[in-house]
Amino acid sequence: MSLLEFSHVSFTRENRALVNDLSLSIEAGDFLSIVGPSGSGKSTLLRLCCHLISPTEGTIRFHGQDLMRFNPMELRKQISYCFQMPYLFGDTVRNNLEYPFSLRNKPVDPDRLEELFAAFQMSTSNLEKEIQHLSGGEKQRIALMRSIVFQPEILLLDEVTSALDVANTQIVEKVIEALNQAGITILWITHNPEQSRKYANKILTIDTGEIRSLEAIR
Ligand SMILES: Nc1ncnc2c1ncn2[C@@H]1O[C@H](COP(=O)(O)OP(=O)(O)OP(=O)(O)O)[C@@H](O)[C@H]1O
Repeated sequence: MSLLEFSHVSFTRENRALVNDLSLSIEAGDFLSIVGPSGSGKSTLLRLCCHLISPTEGTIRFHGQDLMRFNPMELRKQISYCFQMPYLFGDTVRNNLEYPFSLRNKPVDPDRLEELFAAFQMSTSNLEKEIQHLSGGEKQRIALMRSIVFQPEILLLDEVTSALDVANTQIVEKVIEALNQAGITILWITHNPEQSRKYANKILTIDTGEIRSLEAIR
């Protein structure tokens, strides 16, 4: 059984199919790069994967069960989505990174937070920084940290290095590679051709909401 299975999935808005009759199997441990022109439906596909939106036709199965039947809050603990435009709330970085603990009724684990900052080669002094004072690149990394405080089964990444310099892009790529090596399934939208081939085992190319190719490269 595939981990995530799209079967003839369409998502239509205003008489336009943003995703059109898409069938795709994602296996546990896959690292799938998703590429395609702007507006081709890549983010729409990721939104469907974590039930931010529902298919207008077709079915999506997660562990063989209809994804639409999962409790959305529970689902998003297992399938974590890191947005293209990082959305941070509250006043500080700490508010954001402590949120996943409160969501699970767990005490904050300072060691886990330290581990995350170490992985991203950032100082823990950033915890007290106000959101409004963060750079675009800092926001991207904090949003990514928040989505992996507790490791999800599937991590959905939407151009998560677009605001980063070369050095920080490499750091983030290494973090993501390590997550995949630890067994997390990754779906990563990227516009960078080199990045799309570096770590992925499969490359999905979509255009006008349809699959153009699915290439196994490892
Ligand atoms: N809820 C919606 N209602 C109507 N149109 C939408 C909606 N969501 C997305 N679109 C449109 O659907 C198309 C696909 O959008 P999507 O964000 O999935 O593309 P993308 O491939 O991720 O693009 P980019 O690479 O520029 O981020 C775009 O033309 C977008 O304007």
